[in-house]
Amino acid sequence: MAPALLVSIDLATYSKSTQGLQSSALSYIGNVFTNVTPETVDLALTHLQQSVGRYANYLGVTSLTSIDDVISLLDAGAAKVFVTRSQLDELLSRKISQDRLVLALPGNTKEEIINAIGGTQVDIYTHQVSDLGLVEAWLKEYGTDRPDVFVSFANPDMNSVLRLSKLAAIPVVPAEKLTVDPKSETSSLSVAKLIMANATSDRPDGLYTTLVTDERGVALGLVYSSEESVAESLRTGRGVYQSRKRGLWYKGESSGDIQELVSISLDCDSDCLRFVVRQKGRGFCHLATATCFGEYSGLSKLQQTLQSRKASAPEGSYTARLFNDAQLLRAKILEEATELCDAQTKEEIAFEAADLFYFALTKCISAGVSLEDVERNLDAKSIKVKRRKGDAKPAFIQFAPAQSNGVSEKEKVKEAASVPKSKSDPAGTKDGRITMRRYITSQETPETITSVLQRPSQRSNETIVNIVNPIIHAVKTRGDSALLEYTHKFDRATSLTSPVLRAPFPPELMKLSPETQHAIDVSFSNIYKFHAAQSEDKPLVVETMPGVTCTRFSRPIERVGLYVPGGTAVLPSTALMLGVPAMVAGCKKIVLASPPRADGSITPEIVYVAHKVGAEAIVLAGGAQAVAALAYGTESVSKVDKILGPGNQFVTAAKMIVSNDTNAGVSIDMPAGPSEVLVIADETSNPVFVASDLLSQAEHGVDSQVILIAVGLNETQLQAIENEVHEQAMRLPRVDIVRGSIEHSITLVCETMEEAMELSNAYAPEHLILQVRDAESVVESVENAGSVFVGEWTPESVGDYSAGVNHSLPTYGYAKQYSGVNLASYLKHITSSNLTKEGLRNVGGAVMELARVEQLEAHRRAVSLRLGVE
Ligand SMILES: NC(=O)c1ccc[n+]([C@@H]2O[C@H](COP(=O)([O-])OP(=O)(O)OC[C@H]3O[C@@H](n4cnc5c(N)ncnc54)[C@H](O)[C@@H]3O)[C@@H](O)[C@H]2O)c1
Ligand SMILES: N[C@H](CO)Cc1c[nH]c[nH+]1
Ligand SMILES: [Zn+2]
Repeated sequence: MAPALLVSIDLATYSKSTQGLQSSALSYIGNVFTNVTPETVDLALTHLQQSVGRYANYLGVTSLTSIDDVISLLDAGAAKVFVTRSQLDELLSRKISQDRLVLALPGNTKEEIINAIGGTQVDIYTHQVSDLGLVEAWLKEYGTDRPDVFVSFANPDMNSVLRLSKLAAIPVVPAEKLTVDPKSETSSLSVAKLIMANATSDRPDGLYTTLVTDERGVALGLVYSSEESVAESLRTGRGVYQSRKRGLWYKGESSGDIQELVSISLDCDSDCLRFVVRQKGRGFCHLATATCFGEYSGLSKLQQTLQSRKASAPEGSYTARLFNDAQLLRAKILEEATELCDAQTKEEIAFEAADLFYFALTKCISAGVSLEDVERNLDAKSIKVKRRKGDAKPAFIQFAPAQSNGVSEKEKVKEAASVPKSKSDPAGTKDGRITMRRYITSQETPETITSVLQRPSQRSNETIVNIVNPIIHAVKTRGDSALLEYTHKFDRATSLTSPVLRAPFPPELMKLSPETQHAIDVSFSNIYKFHAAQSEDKPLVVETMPGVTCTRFSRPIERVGLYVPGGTAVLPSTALMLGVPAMVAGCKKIVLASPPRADGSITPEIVYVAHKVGAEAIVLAGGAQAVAALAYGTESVSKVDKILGPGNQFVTAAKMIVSNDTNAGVSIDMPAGPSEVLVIADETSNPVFVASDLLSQAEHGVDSQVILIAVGLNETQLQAIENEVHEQAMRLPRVDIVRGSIEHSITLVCETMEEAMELSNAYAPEHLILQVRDAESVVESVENAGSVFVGEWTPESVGDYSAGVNHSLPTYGYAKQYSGVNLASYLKHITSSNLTKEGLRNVGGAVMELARVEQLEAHRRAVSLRLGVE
């Protein structure tokens, strides 16, 4: 909407002027006109910075002001800039919207004015007009289709300004000529009079309908105004209205619930005034509610609550905690932002966005920033002309393609946000090179070393559990239909109608190239050999005393469920690692589960492995839903006794939850999460090999971590490895993932092998690679590791696929207490005792005495009655 009046000010002198309309009142009518010269551009930019979002600025510029300066002024928030003809053409050719430009013309001859209006559709500004008749004539000629016309006078007076307003041109009046005090000297123009001259009243009492709103536009109530009440409002800077019964009404005078005036404007057809106010006290309504339509709702209500909590939060309230714990608030904002990114359905998105708004507003309120400030900022941004490209910051780029079926966005964003970077270096890089951060252990405290060795932060348990629990419950109670729903949602396999593929598997579903089939067969055979060798050929039998024989024998776990990950990469090798030992152990029922591809099919390599290990079925599902189906069974998935296999945080959490449910009757192998490797290198190691091993695990996912411990390497040797890491990484198809994982990967430089092993044992890596002199002798010092790779000819990837060892290994440091998957993972050990009469005589005394100590008489008698003793 066009402004009713422009107040022209001289930037250089205005703030010091005591004449005319003061700056406190400027914003009440909301439109300021300023002349800008090359000398005052900076002043104008500062003025815009302070006022943009509070009122509209119209800037006239001289022909000497450069085009770039004009663009800067527009970009800084000027509503419109008044330019010369040549500037106008140039700016339009640069695609600046004509709505933001006004053609400025001297307009004292009819020809000049007619030419200008006839030739353009942009708004016109003509200044120093002395002949009002001229303006009247051209406005009549061009009627309502003309562009808006702004006119400044050589000598404005109330009559000419009013006449001009009625002609629907926009008067430009110097601030010193205006006053908000109707009783001031007569030569000043009353702002109230100028505003009200344009207003119309359709009421018999001649009052003006007035809508009162807060700064966010929320209606507080309806009142009436007169020219006198508007003048009083402008003079006092308060909400003043005209009561139909009591005359002038200074809102809040008796109740104390006063209003600060923010602005006064007219609606589109000038028959309704709008007062924007800052309401103080209990609210606007006489019933002491925020508005005459009841209390606030939505964001306004949230803001009200947070502001009152900030003033006096109940001790122990969650909001009070957030106000006092910046770290917690930061973590919650990051968490909610990523949950919003992960949300899929309308309900989820609304739910997560509401959470994010809550925490974001808490941050604002704690810093004294209001919703109004935020909205002013949004408005200011909306009129910028130089748009930023809008690309994500480098740290977040690697996460851009939404991974609906695997990697946790939250986790990645947390990581990205937690590592301080220089402005120009994307994640995982330094000076543009893919580089691991380097620490010299002798120069750091043990605390620093422990902290840099931390695995990339995981989603809080609570959050993951909150996501996973409902999934488990749904599958447990609704079976197949819930299982399919989640597969449609997370794996996009919307055409899938049955969640299980049963053996015998059709040959067309496991067609492989001869090379792939051969590779699987070779790996199968090696894994088989190594795991078969782990079996005990006969039970363990020990006679502990004459006639007392103790035996231990093993039995296979009857039904096993094997989880094969398929989120960021499909891993048929994991099917081998889990399936072959199950087969060797003699498990009667082997069921695989793996997320299907988007078309509902399963990778032929996995089907082939399932066939080779004698699996009875493949569950076409991933994540927590697959784990729940295996644990509880569904109409088509048969329940298992143990679930094995690695996976992301949802899989790991679901495994933990079902194994804790005594009704499920299911156990698990171990927590096996994002892949990790620790390489120990000394001066004998080959930088090419070292780098290749580090990268082989870094490429698994951005949540992987790789560590290099360099023993006694000098700068040249360290740089040789770093060069290799960069060069090799740049040639990898998954270089973006590598950048992500390298960002939280480090090199530790230490002096001795002893120190290196101490660090490694404390870290307890999933994979430990020893590329050092006499590597075999170092194995003795290994206390904690999932699997060890000895010497320069043993890359970790041989263990991942084909050497024979298992690659399903404990991560997160769990190598301190868990073994990787092995034959025993599929077996139970049962013990038996077998005593002769003599044996019972030999051991019976001890039994009876201990039963007596424990006061368990029946235990004691089970022996004494047999032996016929008391
Ligand atoms: N430690 C080991 O022995 C070992 C071995 C192989 C792989 N790994 C690791 O296993 C992991 C495999 O993870 P992955 O993600 O690639 O595959 P995955 O199969 O473990 O997870 C994919 C599933 O996660 C679920 N999911 C994804 N986003 C979800 C969300 N927002 N809410 C609920 N569920 C969601 C979906 O159901 C999807 O099917 C990797 O970190 C890899 O490094 C570890
Ligand atoms: N290195 C992974 C275990 O952390 C296993 C794997 C499968 N494929 C390739 N690698
Ligand atoms: Zn691997």
